[in-house]
Amino acid sequence: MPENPADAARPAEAAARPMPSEILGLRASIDNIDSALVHLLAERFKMTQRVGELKAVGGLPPADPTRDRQQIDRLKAVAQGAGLDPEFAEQFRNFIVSEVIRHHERIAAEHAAGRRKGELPPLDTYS
Ligand SMILES: C=C(O[C@@H]1C=C(C(=O)O)C=C[C@H]1O)C(=O)O
Repeated sequence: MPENPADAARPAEAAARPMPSEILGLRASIDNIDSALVHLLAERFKMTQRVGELKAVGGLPPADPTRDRQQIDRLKAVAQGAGLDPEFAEQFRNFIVSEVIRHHERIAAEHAAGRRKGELPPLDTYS
């Protein structure tokens, strides 16, 4: 079994061909963008974690359909202007938010079970 499953489908002569330097340059930028996306997502999850704690303490439900609708409408317009498929933008947003809701439900359950203190820990976005 090859280390990379994609190699299995690639003919040997294609694998031996040198990679054009432009592709290597593009891949370096793709890697930079992927790193930035991971950092941005990590910061976003820190913010949503805090919202989840505040909601649990305040007795608010994890999901907020009004906010969902506003976010989807706004992001689809942003995607349209940026040349990104708006349906993809909506699905990507939904993928992230479904994970956020899962976190919020867990935080609320822990809070209800008394496994979390009533007081909120200080927000530290750089921890
Ligand atoms: C973070 C919140 O909770 C949920 C998650 C959202 C998000 O990840 O952006 C948006 C709305 C809510 O469904 C919020 O209400 O702001």
